[in-house]
Amino acid sequence: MEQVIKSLDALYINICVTYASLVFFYFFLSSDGPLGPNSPLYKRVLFGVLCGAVAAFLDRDLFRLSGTVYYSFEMIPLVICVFYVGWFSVLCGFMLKFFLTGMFTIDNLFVAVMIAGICYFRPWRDNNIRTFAIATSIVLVIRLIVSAPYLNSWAIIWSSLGYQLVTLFCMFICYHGLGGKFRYVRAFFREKENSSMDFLTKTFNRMGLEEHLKAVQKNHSGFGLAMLDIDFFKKVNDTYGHAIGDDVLVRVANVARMMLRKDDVLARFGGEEFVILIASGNTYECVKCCERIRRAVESTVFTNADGEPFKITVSLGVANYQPDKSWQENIIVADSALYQSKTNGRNRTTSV
Ligand SMILES: Nc1nc2c(ncn2[C@@H]2O[C@H](COP(=O)(O)OP(=O)(O)OP(=O)(O)O)[C@@H](O)[C@H]2O)c(=O)[nH]1
Repeated sequence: MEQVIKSLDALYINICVTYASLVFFYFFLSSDGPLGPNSPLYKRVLFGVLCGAVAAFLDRDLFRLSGTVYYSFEMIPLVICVFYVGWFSVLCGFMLKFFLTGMFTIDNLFVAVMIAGICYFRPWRDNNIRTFAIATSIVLVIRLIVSAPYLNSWAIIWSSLGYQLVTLFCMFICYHGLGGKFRYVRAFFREKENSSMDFLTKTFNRMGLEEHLKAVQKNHSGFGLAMLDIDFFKKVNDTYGHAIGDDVLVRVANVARMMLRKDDVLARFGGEEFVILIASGNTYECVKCCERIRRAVESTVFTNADGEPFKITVSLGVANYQPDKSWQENIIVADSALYQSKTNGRNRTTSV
């Protein structure tokens, strides 16, 4: 039986491996948004599997108190996984560790009970340092209780306490390290979203539109480009004031959004003008989509500051996107169609 802490070198390597792998994979899986309990399923599975693999790796360096009772760092990646990515991810991780480390062992039963206990409190919903401290303290206390019958000399007691403290230290380093990355990634994506969104209508702005145009152009799939302009919007502002004008912009954006499909993109191009990327290369489909929006706006009742109703209309111009032209040139084509709608009496859709 070992009565001293496993060599410090081994513990140091274990801490480094745990920290580096968790942080690396966290960043890797956060390429298009912070990894978390609502991330796509494959990402949660991947992160869980990684945590399970790290747990199995950490299970090599054991501080043995008896044949079946020992300490290792195995709980660290699994606990971190619960806190940051949730129950499903840790279930995947546990399953991998289960198969890699002898399946129905007392240790795996013990780990399963502790992970299930932590999951019961759903810490991923309110991930904070207090909950983490409580969860880790409970894990350590249970470990000490389970190992109590073997703590029969001061040397073993000190070694056990020392091991628990090193584990605790490592847990907190990983928790803090990942927390820092989590905040950084979240702030980055929030900032990115803000810079590509229109503050008033919560549609994309020009920058967001440009990004989408580049992305859809890469896919080489045909799509329609529509321009939408509110008719006589200056009159709305002049008659009801700018606040109501803003309200009209927001509601038109909402109505248009409701009429679009998941893959379509709505962006405010400036003033009272919107651009719509319609995920269809078929002109008839695109015109149908524009007409749906036009009719929906036409039947929407707006209200002024005194609660009196008024109505507005929109004009649209639509063109098939030409990949050999720049997006600005494509916009000019759609804009010329919009111009025709305006000159032909407004409240209509024209396609070119
Ligand atoms: N309330 C509000 N008004 C805006 C905003 N951006 C632009 N406008 C106003 O939108 C109006 C656009 O007017 P025009 O370009 O003359 O167009 P219009 O009155 O809609 O006429 P047509 O397009 O020819 O039907 C101007 O009065 C701008 O001040 C905004 O963010 N909020």
